[in-house]
Amino acid sequence: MSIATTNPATGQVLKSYDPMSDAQVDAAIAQADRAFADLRRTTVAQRGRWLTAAADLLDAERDETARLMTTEMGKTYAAAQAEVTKCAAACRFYAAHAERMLADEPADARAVKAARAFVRYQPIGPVLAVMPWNFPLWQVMRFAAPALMAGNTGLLKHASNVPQTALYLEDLFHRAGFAPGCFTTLLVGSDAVDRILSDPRVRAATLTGSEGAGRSIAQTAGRELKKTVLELGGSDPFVVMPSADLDRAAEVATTARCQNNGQSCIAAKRFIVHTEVFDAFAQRFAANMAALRVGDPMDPATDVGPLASERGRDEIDAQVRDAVERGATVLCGGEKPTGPGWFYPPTVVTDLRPEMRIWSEEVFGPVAGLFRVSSYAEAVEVANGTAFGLGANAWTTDPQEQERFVTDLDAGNVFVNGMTTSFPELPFGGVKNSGYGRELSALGMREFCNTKTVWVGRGEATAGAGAHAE
Ligand SMILES: O=CCCC(=O)O
Repeated sequence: MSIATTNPATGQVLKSYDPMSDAQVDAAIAQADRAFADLRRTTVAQRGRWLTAAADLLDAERDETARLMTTEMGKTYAAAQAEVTKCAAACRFYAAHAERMLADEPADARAVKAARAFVRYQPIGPVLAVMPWNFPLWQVMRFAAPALMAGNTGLLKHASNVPQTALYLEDLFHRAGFAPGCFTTLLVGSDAVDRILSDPRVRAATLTGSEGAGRSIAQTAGRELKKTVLELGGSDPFVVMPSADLDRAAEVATTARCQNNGQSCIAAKRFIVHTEVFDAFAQRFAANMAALRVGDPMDPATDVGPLASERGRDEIDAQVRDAVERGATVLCGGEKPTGPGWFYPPTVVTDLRPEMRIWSEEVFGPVAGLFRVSSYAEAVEVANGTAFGLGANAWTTDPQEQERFVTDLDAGNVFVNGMTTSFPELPFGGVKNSGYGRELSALGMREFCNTKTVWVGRGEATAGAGAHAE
């Protein structure tokens, strides 16, 4: 795939870039390594001031940055503005809390026969971030903000269709005060990733992307013995039980499926509804989906913009056609429009069977699969009957049932009476083929830290676990 900005609303190529040469990449890695040696010696407070400056820039530049993202990948302008604001909030969150997250953690010295014992969190070096186009700013920021606060440097290999957003990010951190090399965008194709991750100066990698990309990174990282955090696909269930508030569930289901034009790893994709309320929910949900306005993502009246690529649209069209050919019923949508741009209407399909692709594959567009179940046990079985385990939603007002769903749903994130969302305050990540490791919160920051055990014997005069430069 060439490195280019192509407007998904028109199909027009607006700007393209030559990939960086191996020599340019090597120079960037060397600079990231040198910058790490300096950054780790700065104080958390200093890094917090730079990250706060990045947040201020994001707020000040919200509208132009949002326009850039909409032009590169088609999300609605309103959604893009919200994404910029969320990134600024994440920067402020880590600027405010990193000191506490990175503070030495005292342990029971007496139990380990020490004068002093504690855990110290220290940065590990340049980290490679391989990031997707669907939240072009946020996916990067949720890695970059904690990584930079911890004293690591970042090397970004962004998706090839969002090069201008990728370059904006490098420029943003630089203008905020981080020295050159602290955060670098590498304009390269995915064929360069193996070589970059094999470089001994690159200490770890984080990837948000497809299962295939995750396996490939994990293979290289395994060979090189490097830490990885992987956030891969999802086929999130959205279970509706008889006690649920159906109007609210149908409203949130519509947002959960069509947010970001249906292209979110944590979008609800499989709607698993108890037979007692199936017809009532299906009618409300299909009506809401059909009422969404599809069109120009810059138009404030638009709910759903184009898909990011022609290939992506062809894929969901093929998944829907496969289901229909095998007997599925379309409640709304289901027809690929003609005309310029990669639009696809919000679609609901039901009467699904295991042999249909939609049953087991991730559907990365505004297409909802509706499943009928007749008991709690069957709901959980269908919800967990996927290779993925990123998010899961359960709608019920019965407190005991809520508790059972929390325990039984096999996912990294369970949301009861709400849709899966990421917050800087909460860990985010998956189980099964959705990946491993956690982003966000203190856990996300510590994924790329050396969790150093410190044991100090009685042979010397010692101070308690205390402040340190990193
Ligand atoms: O695509 C997955 C990430 C979505 C989010 O963090 O809100």
